[in-house]
Amino acid sequence: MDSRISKGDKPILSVLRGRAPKRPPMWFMRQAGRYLPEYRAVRAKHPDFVSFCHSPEDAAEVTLQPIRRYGMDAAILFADILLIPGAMGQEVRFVKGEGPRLSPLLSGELMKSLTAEGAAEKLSPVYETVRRVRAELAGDKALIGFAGSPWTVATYMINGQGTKDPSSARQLLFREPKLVDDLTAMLVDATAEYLIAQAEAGADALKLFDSWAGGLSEDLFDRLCLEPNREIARRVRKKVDVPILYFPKGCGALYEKVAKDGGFDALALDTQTPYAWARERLAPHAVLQGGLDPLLVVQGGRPMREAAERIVEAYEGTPYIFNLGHGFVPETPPEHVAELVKVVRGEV
Ligand SMILES: Cc1c2[nH]c(c1CCC(=O)O)Cc1[nH]c(c(CCC(=O)O)c1C)Cc1[nH]c(c(CCC(=O)O)c1C)Cc1[nH]c(c(C)c1CCC(=O)O)C2
Repeated sequence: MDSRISKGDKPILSVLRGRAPKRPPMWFMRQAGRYLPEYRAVRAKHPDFVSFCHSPEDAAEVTLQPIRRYGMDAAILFADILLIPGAMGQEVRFVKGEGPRLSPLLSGELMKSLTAEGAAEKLSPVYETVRRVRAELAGDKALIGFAGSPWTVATYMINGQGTKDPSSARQLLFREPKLVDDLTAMLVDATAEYLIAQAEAGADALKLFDSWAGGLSEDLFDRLCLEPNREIARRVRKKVDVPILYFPKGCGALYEKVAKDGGFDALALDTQTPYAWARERLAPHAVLQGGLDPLLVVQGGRPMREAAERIVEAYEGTPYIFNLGHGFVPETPPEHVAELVKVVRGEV
């Protein structure tokens, strides 16, 4: 069955197939999250963030909340990139106000306790969330499934928590390259299966988040980011017909190589990527998405409106999906999001 025929009337899917409407369709990274009071109310029922992600009823509810409030063109599945290490056998916790904590993976010994086999099956509650969201979502809205990219997930697995600079993962890579390559291979296996299962449950598009793709030399970027993600995309495409977006945040000039590689249907852009450069060098090769500084939405008002309008104008006539350069932060006033949606639609 060609799912692209039955799902043909979703504006985001039509852009992902290469059409350029007059105003871009939109969704936002972290559109389901702490800036919304209705999210915080559901979140309060779950002392543990991981079990929240494994609760289909509540996860589906928070996935749908931003669509009900603002009517953007896509929902993003409520889950987390760190569910995969948990399913592979690593302990993952989220500490309130601090973020994720994992038992750091600093030796081959610890690697032995991990396995990709059966990891995707352990995440069956996530597929149930996808089914529930798809059943409730209007026919013109897309549901975006996602996973973390192997290198980004590996940085958390190795370091045991988030950092401003994932240097411990790079150090481990130089000290024990085989260990990092083996971990990457394991993550490719688990992630490809996980994304296939999301698509089979009803996700219309899939996104790979590579939040730590920046700061790598070109050869390391190829080995840790481009190759493994391309391999995931290849495996997914063999099984399901859904567009795949890749977000190699902070990769600078290497965006051009990723776009020309052709392994992905769309590329998500960070805040620093120049619009004119992206339009000239990337748009001929891939559909583009993103770019607005999420902190401008904290500010709101004229600076936000002008920046959003500039982006819409910059990509006019090319297949482009409006989004941020990174996710909404918890301080974002919900009414600024409402105004941003109107600006992108050309209503203010
Ligand atoms: C690196 C990363 C993670 N998770 C994710 C990334 C890649 C994108 C990025 O760079 O932000 C991706 C992610 N995390 C979440 C989603 C789904 C919902 C959405 O985007 O709207 C998605 C797509 C929910 C979440 N994931 C998390 C929250 C907040 C947790 C809470 O409600 O207490 C949400 C809504 C927690 C999380 N999850 C992660 C961290 C570092 C943290 C703590 C920092 C923080 O709290 O923002 C790992």
